[in-house]
Amino acid sequence: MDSSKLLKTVYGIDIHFEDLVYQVKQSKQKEKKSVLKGISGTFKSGEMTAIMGPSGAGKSSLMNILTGLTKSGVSGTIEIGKARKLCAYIMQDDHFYPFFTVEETMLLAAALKISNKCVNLKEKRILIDHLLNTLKLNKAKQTRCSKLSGGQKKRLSIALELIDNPAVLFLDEPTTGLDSSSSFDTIQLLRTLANEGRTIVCTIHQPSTNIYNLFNLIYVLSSGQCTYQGTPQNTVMFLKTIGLECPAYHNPADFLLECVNGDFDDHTEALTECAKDTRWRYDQQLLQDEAEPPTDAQVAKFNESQTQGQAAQPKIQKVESAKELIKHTYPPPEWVRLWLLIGRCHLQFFRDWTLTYLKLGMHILSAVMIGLFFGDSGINATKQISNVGMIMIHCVYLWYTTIMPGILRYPMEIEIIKKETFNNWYKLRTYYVATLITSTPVHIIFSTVYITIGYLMTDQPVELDRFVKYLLTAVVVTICADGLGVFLGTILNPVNGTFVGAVSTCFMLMFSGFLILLNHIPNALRFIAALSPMRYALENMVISLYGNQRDKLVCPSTEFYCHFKNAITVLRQFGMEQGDFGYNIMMILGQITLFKILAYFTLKHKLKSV
Ligand SMILES: Nc1ncnc2c1ncn2[C@@H]1O[C@H](COP(=O)(O)OP(=O)(O)OP(=O)(O)O)[C@@H](O)[C@H]1O
Repeated sequence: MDSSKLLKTVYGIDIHFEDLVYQVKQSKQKEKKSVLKGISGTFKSGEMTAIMGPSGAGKSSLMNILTGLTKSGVSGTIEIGKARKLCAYIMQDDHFYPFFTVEETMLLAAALKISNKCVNLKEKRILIDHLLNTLKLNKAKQTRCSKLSGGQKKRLSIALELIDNPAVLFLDEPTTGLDSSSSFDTIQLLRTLANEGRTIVCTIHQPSTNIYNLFNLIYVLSSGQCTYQGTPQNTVMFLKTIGLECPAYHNPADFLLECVNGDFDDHTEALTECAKDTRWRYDQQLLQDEAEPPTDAQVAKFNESQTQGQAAQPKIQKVESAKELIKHTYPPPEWVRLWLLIGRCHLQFFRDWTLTYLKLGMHILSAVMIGLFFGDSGINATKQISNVGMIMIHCVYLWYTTIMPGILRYPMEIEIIKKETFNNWYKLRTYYVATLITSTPVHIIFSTVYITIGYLMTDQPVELDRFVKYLLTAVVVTICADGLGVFLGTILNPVNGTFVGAVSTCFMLMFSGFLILLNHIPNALRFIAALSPMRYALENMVISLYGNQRDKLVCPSTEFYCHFKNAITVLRQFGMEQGDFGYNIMMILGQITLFKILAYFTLKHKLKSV
């Protein structure tokens, strides 16, 4: 299959909805609010439809229902059926990974959406070049996404979704934030895509006359009711039938919106009644005062006569069966997507210097500073309380520097994940596993660097098994902090997340067994300490260093008596002589598993609600 064929075969999908009602719960009120009040309509393939209406009329709600993003509270019938897989939704804001170029973003999208078995890399490159040329993005091919202009971002969003040749494109306010020339270019491009046989549906605010006339169908909503469904050219005549005369040289789109807004009295009822007449959808020449709307054959004949002499339009194929549909979508297996996402996460990690070099530099600097402060605390029997304090600092440092980025990770990426999972680039669980696979080695490397420097600089026992146990505990507590951070990031916004993250760290620190000894905590409250991963981590790090019959520590000759000369005294002092390394590790691993599973489900829930 060559790439040009991939783009040329367009499956025509008509969207028909009947008696659509959407009700939402209102806080404090028992009665539900009807956002959409039994609207009906048909958006045909080969046509570009604009959904218009005043703010709060229900445009986005209708779009979300048609795309399948909103499911609860909806009644009525929608006929898109299995063809939902051939739909793409381009949301209002354009979100991309900032460190990738346009070409890289396109290549990755192509790899995620189309199996190499159907279209090989060379053909994908040809396809991408073709799309970038069509969307006038070829000059920005090597530009990083963060550096694109608003119009270029919108065109890139469209190009990304065109890769697998969707039959239906939904766009939420594609011209918002663009200047008039970019807006016109974007809508003209969409019209070209519609002419090729696709169904294009977009919401739009106050289009200029030029843009308005590019649409095939205008679908106007007002307070959840349809107040016009017809061609742009019929608007003036439609309004005239209910006595609303559009002034000369006035933009019909503006006048239509003024009328439905109630600027010339409330005509909603009359407009709703008149909008039920589907004949406004057709050219007046075709109707010729017929009482019935024309048949499809009549429309096709008329369109043919209108386009005579122009380039032949591609033939639109109808989707007949689910089998045929699967053939048309060419998705690669999910494990291939997993590899691709792991690759993307890695690249992103290395390109963002704040994630790599800055963090690594800070870890090294902090470890050296702590090493200089604590000196020989690992061996000097007079400094053992300070040494356990240093272990506490290691725990808190690793915890805090991991939980905060964890809290902020998903809020920053949520819009990208939402767009990509909704448009069938990959499944959420694939993405989630890819982030787990890529983030874990990073935590291991960073905590190893930090702990090794701190360990060696403070004269801790040079015994491999003690070091390995100490390091292992530091690594698992770091991964646990990441798990909790990600979980908090999926249930709270960044402001509340960082607050809760900081407060929870304080509590975990309080119950870690250093600031207040475990056997000093009232029995009834000890279960709180049992919830703190830092309590298990601290105990494990202390028993790694002082347990297992460690040799005596060095008591300086200047000292008359060293209370902590025997390592077991340190364990007794902190009530940790009964500590079980394996049990503590299992408790932290249990919490990691819990947080990671919870985070997946809360992320899934969040994607549905944003
Ligand atoms: N889940 C919801 N819960 C409560 N109210 C909702 C919900 N979804 C939509 N609404 C309400 O329904 C109305 C229509 O919202 P919608 O976002 O569809 O309007 P819109 O026409 O897209 O507006 P705009 O042009 O300003 O984006 C608004 O009053 C909104 O507050």
